[in-house]
Amino acid sequence: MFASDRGDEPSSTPHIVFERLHKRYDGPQGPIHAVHDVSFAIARGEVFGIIGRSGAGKSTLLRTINALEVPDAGTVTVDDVPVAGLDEAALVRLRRRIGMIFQHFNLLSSKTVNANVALPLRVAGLARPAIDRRVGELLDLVGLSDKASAYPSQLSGGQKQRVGIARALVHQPEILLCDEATSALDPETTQSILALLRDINRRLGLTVVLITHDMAVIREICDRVLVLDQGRRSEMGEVWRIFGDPAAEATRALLRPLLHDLPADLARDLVDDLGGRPGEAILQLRYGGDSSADGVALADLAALHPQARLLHGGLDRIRGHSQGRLLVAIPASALDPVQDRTARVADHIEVLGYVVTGAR
Ligand SMILES: Nc1ncnc2c1ncn2[C@@H]1O[C@H](COP(=O)(O)OP(=O)(O)OP(=O)(O)O)[C@@H](O)[C@H]1O
Repeated sequence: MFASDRGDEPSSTPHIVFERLHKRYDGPQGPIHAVHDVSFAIARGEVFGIIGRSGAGKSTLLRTINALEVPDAGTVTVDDVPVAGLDEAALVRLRRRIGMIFQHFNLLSSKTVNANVALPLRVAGLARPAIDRRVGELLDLVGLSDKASAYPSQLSGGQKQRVGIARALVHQPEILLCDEATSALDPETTQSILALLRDINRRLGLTVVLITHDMAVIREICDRVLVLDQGRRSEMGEVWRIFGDPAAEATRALLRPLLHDLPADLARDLVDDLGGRPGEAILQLRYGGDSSADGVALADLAALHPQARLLHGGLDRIRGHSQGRLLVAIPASALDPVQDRTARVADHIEVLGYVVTGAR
């Protein structure tokens, strides 16, 4: 498979292009290469995720887009315009085209919702009626019209982030940067904020770039994802492909919570060889999303063996592709005749080991 088969080229016009980007900090123990020779492009209108372990360089990379960080080498271009070298006035114009939301919302506690959203418009010198109209539209968009006079302390986390989103959109930006925007929220509120971001992305055609530690957020909302490992580009592509078949160890480590690995009690009982005792073979069936777009036929699973038992696992559906893994037990004596039937059952099948009958 060629790298580009995994969707590492943007499918439409590039909006943001990083070329051989490098950012170094001077730490007490010497230089830290926070971003190391990273090149890629984000397409106009896509929702793009950046993931990596803590310290991998995600924030640094994200913040080069609006010049909150200045790279030491390489370039970032937005709409073919290099961000470096813009004069003060051009930088202000660029930043108005790029909204940003944060984990801790960054709202002014002494100002009402209305005033928080209005502030960037005031700074830009808009007249009062135009400000009122725009703030009204935005609070409507994020579903907070009834909270215009409330103060941040009177709002839930999800509502605060909605104010953050409204404020980020005041200048009708083309790009929205999300820095751990849902990390302080509970799962249900996270879902509602993600739905709002998706809605905004579709309705306004915004390019959304987000960094998060939460792989479920990437699975839920992103079209493509870049994996950073110690500042370097590790792998990149469409989310369903990368999540369905992670190639890099860094990606596998990040995805572990979603991977339905062997549960501890099963792992404890697993042996390499039954040594003539009766028992079961434990098969791992993996689905990468390519061949199982419509899910997994139960008849195919049953064809493995009439007594096949589904033990553990699950399938996710990402952008219309079913991917995941299932652990199945079949009588060990049936393993050989089964081998030639496995090809159509899963993209990849593996015998993890055996369990002696009565061991569990
Ligand atoms: N201003 C700074 N001065 C010195 N070192 C820095 C600075 N900012 C970041 N770093 C270092 O650069 C590396 C990348 O940091 P960055 O914040 O970009 O990573 P991250 O992937 O966003 O991490 P996290 O997920 O923990 O937020 C880290 O080793 C960090 O300690």
